[in-house]
Amino acid sequence: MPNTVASKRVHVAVGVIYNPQGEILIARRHDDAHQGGLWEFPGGKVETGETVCDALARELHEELGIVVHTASCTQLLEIRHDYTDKVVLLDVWKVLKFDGEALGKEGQPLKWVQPQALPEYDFPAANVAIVDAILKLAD
Ligand SMILES: Nc1nc2c([nH]c(=O)n2[C@H]2C[C@H](O)[C@@H](COP(=O)(O)OP(=O)(O)OP(=O)(O)O)O2)c(=O)[nH]1
Ligand SMILES: [Mg+2]
Repeated sequence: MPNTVASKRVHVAVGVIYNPQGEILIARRHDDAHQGGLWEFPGGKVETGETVCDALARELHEELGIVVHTASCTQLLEIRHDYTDKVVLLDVWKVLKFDGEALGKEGQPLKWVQPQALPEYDFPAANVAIVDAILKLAD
């Protein structure tokens, strides 16, 4: 397959997970990952044949050990971003209900933060729009 931009485009299910206190979960990406060392909203690549919602539930179970109530998930926004080495389509969903306690199953540091504190953390460039959307919801 030619090494085209299209061949490198990845569809990513991203969760903005709220706890009952209204805080949002962020995780620090491993240093050796794409956009490593930066904070992210947990999630991962949508696999062939999966809905975005299924992918989100699978990734959040793998990465955090939680069981998402998919009926509580609503789409927040979609962002297409070109990182030059990779083009991503971030499909961002709000997660309001889940079972279990979120743990960094892959050794990643986690933090629950107030929406207003999100601008204090370093995120990948594509996430600026996500943080803006969250802050609008918090207004
Ligand atoms: N999960 C997540 N990915 C993000 C965010 N912002 C952002 O630019 N990305 C990019 C980084 C990666 O190129 C891609 C997501 O890939 P990922 O590393 O989470 O995928 P994955 O969990 O399936 O990981 P892997 O199996 O490939 O290791 O999207 C974000 O807030 N959350
Ligand atoms: Mg991931």
